[in-house]
Amino acid sequence: QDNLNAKSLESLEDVSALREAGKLSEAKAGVLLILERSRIDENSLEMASAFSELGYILEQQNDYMQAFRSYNRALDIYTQQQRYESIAKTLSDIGQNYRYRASYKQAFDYLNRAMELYESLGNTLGVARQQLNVGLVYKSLGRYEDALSSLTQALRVLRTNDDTESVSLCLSNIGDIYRDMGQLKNAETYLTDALTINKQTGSVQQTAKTHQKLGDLYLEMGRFEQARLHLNQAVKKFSGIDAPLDHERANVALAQVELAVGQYDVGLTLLQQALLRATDGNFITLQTHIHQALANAFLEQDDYDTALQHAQKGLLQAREREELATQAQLLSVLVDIYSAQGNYQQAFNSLLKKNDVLEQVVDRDNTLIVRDMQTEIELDRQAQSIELLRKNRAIALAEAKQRNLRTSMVLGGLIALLLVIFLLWSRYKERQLTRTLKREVRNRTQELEVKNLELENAYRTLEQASLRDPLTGLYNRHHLEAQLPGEIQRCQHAHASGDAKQGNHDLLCFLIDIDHFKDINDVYGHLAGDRFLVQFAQIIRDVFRQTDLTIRWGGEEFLVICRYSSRDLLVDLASRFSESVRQHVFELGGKVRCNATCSIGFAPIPLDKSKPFEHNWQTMFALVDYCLYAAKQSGRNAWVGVSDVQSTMSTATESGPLASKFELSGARVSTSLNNLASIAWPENPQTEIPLES
Ligand SMILES: Nc1nc2c(ncn2[C@@H]2O[C@H](COP(=O)(O)OP(=O)(O)OP(=O)(O)O)[C@@H](O)[C@H]2O)c(=O)[nH]1
Repeated sequence: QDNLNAKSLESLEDVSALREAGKLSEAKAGVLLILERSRIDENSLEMASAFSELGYILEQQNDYMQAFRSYNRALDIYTQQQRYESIAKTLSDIGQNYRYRASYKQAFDYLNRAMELYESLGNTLGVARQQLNVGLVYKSLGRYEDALSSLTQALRVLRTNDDTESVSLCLSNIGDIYRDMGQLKNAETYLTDALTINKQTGSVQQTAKTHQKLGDLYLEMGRFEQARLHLNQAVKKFSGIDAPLDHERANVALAQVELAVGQYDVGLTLLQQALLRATDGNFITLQTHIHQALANAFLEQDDYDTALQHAQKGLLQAREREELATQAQLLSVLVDIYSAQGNYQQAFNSLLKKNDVLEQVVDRDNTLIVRDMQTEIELDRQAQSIELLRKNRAIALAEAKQRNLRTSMVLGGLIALLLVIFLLWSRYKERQLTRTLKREVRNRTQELEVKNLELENAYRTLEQASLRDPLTGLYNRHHLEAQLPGEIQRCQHAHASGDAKQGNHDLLCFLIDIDHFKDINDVYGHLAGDRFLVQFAQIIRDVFRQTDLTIRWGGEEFLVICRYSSRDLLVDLASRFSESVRQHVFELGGKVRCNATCSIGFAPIPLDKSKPFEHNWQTMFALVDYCLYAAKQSGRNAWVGVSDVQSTMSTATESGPLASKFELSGARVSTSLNNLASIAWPENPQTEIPLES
């Protein structure tokens, strides 16, 4: 018999699967076939199970009376067969059926009987499910504290037994209660949780119901777009499973959304059509609900009489079913209508009645209890959410691990490839860089060589320019400064070492000054003076050797240092030069010509061959300058000089002023003047010291 039952249940399971999927007509056809077969087979247990299943299907189609009959048939069979588990289950089914039909007293009776039976059988899950059902009845009656108490107890057991479907039912009803209590945010959380579980279990009816509840909630929260979204889902799902009452409920809620967004005509029409269908289908609770909605809508439209009719009808129905919460809501509507009409006495009466009802719903102590319970429920809800999250996370982790492994392998390969490419690329770049660098270095070297050459040339030009007098082309004082110290040292050492005895180791120093040059400038102009100077310089070049240092010392003053010479030539050179100047006809331009003379002072270096280091350059130059000064003072066109100094010998040619002014003893003075006495020695020597030496 067990085998037979298992076999027949298998096919009944197919039927419940169809029902779960919302295919109610197919399920109904299937169950009727099974009923027929079990009747023929006289398989009463299968028949009882089939009656139960038929009850569920009919209920989902909102045909509660037929469902009620079907459950009772099943109950009869189970009682005969003494199948206690099944009896308890069927008592529970009938209890719920009464609840759907708003017969709450009977509902309590049956549910309590079911609970007692489950308790005696030790079936805790069965007990918990009855607590859930009892909670739902309390909720319908507006006894929220009792409802929450039952639902909390149920939720705990259902959760430990993994009865997800009942858990979601619990959560969504707790959500409902919060909504009725005005805690809309809490309600949203519970209903959203319930919807998540519904979607996991795949129950079309439960999913549709939760969508409906969320739609109602969002409507109340004023979030009309979300409300419309959920309600449309609910309508779609309910129409799919052929559940006219639920379908109608969703339609009513959608109509309320239209009203809320100001589409009164559409909303009112939808509500009135729904009221007709609810009356036809004898859906009493829905009728009350629609009356309430219509009363509110007409009140909005200022059609107070019609609003009043609907509110009163609704209130009557709610009173018949002893639905306190609905009564309170309808009394509220009545207060609003009477107030709008100006019928304040009636409004006040309605308000008193409403307060009466509310007092029955919740008293102060109960509020405290409710608050405690809220905390407990919150804990349960969170535990449930955490469990859900944990499961989801475990799945996500496993998937992520697999993904990571694949990604790591691909990444590893990619990195290796990139590394090789990078190595090759950097090698190529390095070579390219070396080549570029070499080329660059070569170019730079060439550039530098050219620059060096240019610099060298520029330097040479500059050197020439800085060492030469631009007008006459003779050297200037800078050249003398560079050359003279070396020359003096060389000849001093030559004399000191005795090399000079072989001859030509003297330096001959001539300081030459043009006589009355100023007059030429004054008479013929400065340009003519320049031409004169150029020609005078040429005479210097002609008379002296190329290797001699020929310096333009000042404006019309010239210094000549003859190197590798002998002092014996001093007089000869001085007179030769004076003569050359005298002989020269100077061309001053524009056929202007003139003759000129010059004055010369001279001396040898060193002055005294036996004491070559005795006199420094400053002394020697001062001496030459003094001689030139003397020549000038003696009437110009003359030369005066010291041709030798022999301090060891006293000589007749020694001149007095030189001995005293320059502390020279044994100086031999020469002059172009008639005799030494003709020399007009200046009082004081000029003080110009030309060089540090
Ligand atoms: N044309 C020209 N004149 C120059 C240049 N350098 C100096 N002088 C002039 O040379 C003249 C030198 O005059 P002074 O120092 O009085 O000498 P001096 O006229 O020769 O008279 P004594 O030397 O006393 O015979 C000045 O008039 C200068 O302006 C030059 O480069 N070109």
